[in-house]
Amino acid sequence: MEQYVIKGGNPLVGEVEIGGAKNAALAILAAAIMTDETVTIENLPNVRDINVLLNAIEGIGARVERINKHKVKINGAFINDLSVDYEFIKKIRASYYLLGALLGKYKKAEVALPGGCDIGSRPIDLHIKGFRALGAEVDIQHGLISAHADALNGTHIYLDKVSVGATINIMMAASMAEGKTIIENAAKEPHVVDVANFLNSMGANIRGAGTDVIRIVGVEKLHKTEYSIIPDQIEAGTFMFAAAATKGDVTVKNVIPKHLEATTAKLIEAGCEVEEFDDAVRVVSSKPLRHTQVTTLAYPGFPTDMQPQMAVVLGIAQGTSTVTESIFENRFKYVDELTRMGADIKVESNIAIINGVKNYTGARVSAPDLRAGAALVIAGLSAEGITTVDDIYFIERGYEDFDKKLQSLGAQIEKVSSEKEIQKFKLKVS
Ligand SMILES: CC(=O)N[C@H]1[C@@H](OP(=O)(O)OP(=O)(O)OC[C@H]2O[C@@H](n3ccc(=O)[nH]c3=O)[C@H](O)[C@@H]2O)O[C@H](CO)[C@@H](O)[C@@H]1O
Ligand SMILES: C=C(OP(=O)(O)O)C(=O)O
Repeated sequence: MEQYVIKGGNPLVGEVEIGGAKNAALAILAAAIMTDETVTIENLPNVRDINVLLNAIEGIGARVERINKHKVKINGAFINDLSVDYEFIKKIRASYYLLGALLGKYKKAEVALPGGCDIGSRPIDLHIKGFRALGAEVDIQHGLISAHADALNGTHIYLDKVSVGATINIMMAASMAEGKTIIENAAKEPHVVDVANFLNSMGANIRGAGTDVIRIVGVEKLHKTEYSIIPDQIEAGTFMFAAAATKGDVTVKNVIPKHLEATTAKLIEAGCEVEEFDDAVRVVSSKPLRHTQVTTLAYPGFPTDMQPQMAVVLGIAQGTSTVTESIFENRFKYVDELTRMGADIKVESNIAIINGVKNYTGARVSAPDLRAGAALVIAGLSAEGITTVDDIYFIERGYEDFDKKLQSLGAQIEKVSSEKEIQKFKLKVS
């Protein structure tokens, strides 16, 4: 089993390139099978979730040609199976997008209930409500969601809760329904907009993505396109927090600064300087970090996928901070691990009360999920001594070359797979 071993204490300095957004790419890959023509997708992140989904897409008969690490061609004309197996997708959440894509195109789909990180109960009732409102019959039996319809008909759907997944899934199915669909209380995340732009480039008619009312006029057919995925705001934010925690000076390149506004605002409150350029942001952390309050919210609020990374920064800020998690009830699993590194954090219901300590001390910790794992790496980079992070396969779900990118900023981090390699690393850095 692979681990990261880290010698903390080096400020991160330099420039880092951000890849394509995992959570946009997953939906876009699923939507790509909605045409029988060839779709080319660029700026694809080379991470585990993407490769799992590409295998699932190949598994139902679509042709997938990997042009290079970040570019793929997909042709959905050869799909011969409308049932997506549990084996392919048990590890990823976004498998549910195949439901909307197949239902829209073929009016029939069967997909195993999705996996993904264990960060809360993660129901999919709103997706199902949307498909039913479009006229589909939806059943869950033996771990499979089956949906079918003679025809999908445009309708008015109000989402009781803001949901990224439900918004995108309904948008995909409605793109090939008859007539007009209106989604109210839609999610406004940048990846919702990216998926709408992608579908529109295939001939769909979607207006209003990025606001809370999305209007879709169904079309009979979608066509080929070439599309480049937006930069990953969560990967970008993770490097921004790593700069903050290590007292560094990092320019994060290939980003859309507007998508990072909530992160930027909180870093400034915590005492960092953040400079914005057209497609880059620079974070300088030269003053003592200060306490602040953070609440996770749907976009444009502070993203839940950045909550653990922010908490790690506040764990070494002066004073008492609070972090309120309002999206997923089980996203504080990193707290026990961070406590082993010297943090002083108490969780009461959905609020973490963080009393800043002077610094973390290296320890052996385990990544409980993707973002919590990245946060523990940040803690290790700022800590005194050696930290080993176990279960890094979670981190590899969503970060491409995380260790190499950090090394390029001066971090002492290595991926190892044995005790012997850990000892070798310790000798090297001592
Ligand atoms: C693959 C992907 O893109 N994952 C992201 C997506 O997850 P995901 O799409 O699963 O998250 P949602 O936006 O749907 O969830 C938001 C909230 O709505 C609730 N809910 C959701 C659907 C539903 O049918 N019923 C319901 O009650 C959820 O439990 C949660 O409390 O958005 C989350 C919120 O930004 C991110 O943390 C995840 O990284
Ligand atoms: C929680 C995440 O992913 P998923 O929804 O796929 O579990 C994430 O990207 O932070």
